Amino acid sequence: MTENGKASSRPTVAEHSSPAIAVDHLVKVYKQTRAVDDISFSLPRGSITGLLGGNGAGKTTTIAMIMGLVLPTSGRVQVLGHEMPEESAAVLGRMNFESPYVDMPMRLTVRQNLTVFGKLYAVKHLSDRIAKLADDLDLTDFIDRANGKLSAGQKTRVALAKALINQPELLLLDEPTASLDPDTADWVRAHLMSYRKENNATILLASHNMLEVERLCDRVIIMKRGRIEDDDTPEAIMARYNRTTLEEVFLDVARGRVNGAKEAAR
Ligand SMILES: Nc1ncnc2c1ncn2[C@@H]1O[C@H](COP(=O)(O)OP(=O)(O)OP(=O)(O)O)[C@@H](O)[C@H]1O
Repeated sequence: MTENGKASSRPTVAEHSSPAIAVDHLVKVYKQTRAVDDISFSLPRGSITGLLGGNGAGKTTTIAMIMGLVLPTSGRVQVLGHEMPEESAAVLGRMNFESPYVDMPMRLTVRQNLTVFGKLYAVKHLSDRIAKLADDLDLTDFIDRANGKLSAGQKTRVALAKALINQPELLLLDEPTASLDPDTADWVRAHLMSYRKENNATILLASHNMLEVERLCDRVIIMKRGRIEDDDTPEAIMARYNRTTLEEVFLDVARGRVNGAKEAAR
């Protein structure tokens, strides 16, 4: 347990110098579907990476394997220097996940939900941590309301508070600003950026919001049919496709215009 309330043991020196995530020739096959088809990447500590791709590209399966929830068919995943899923006990307390598509218990209030998750992570000074998150994420007005009685946007903010409860070193986000109005979405992005800066946290986010990825991420991995189509900074990718927005690049990739766009750029 660390002094700042993190539910984790102190990382060793070797572990600390390893990437936050290292994925090596990762494959996941479901009966006839190659959901993830031989992907490799390595994310340095403190980076924010966007995982892009159309429906069914393999983003969620990749994230689930990084969390140790889905077993790879072959290949390796290392998180914070530990093999997943074999050494997951060493890292699960130091990472967290948020998806607006995974509901928290509806009858519990926001405070009760955050208390349950905080206890699961053995967070020290839990009521202070919840008060800070409520303040940071503007939950105070509805902290004692049942989760099932919140708007979609309020639920998304609660889900983010749950994801930050253990002050994770690694944050995996699936559509972190889904259902938020543009003003609140912008505010959540600013919060994520300052969280990353203050904690040197690593963030991997799957998103369909290209503007969000352009604004937040220093690196973008584009997936299509389980494979990595491109992996670079947003600026380099846009330049390579001769496009001024990631949205246009996304459409090129989705519609198979990759070569055309690249050739047009020559
Ligand atoms: N449990 C499962 N059993 C069988 N097939 C699965 C399972 N989970 C995912 N798939 C298939 O694997 C492929 C990748 O799915 P995945 O959910 O990883 O995509 P995604 O990029 O997250 O898509 P979306 O943007 O729609 O959430 C899809 O063809 C999907 O149908």
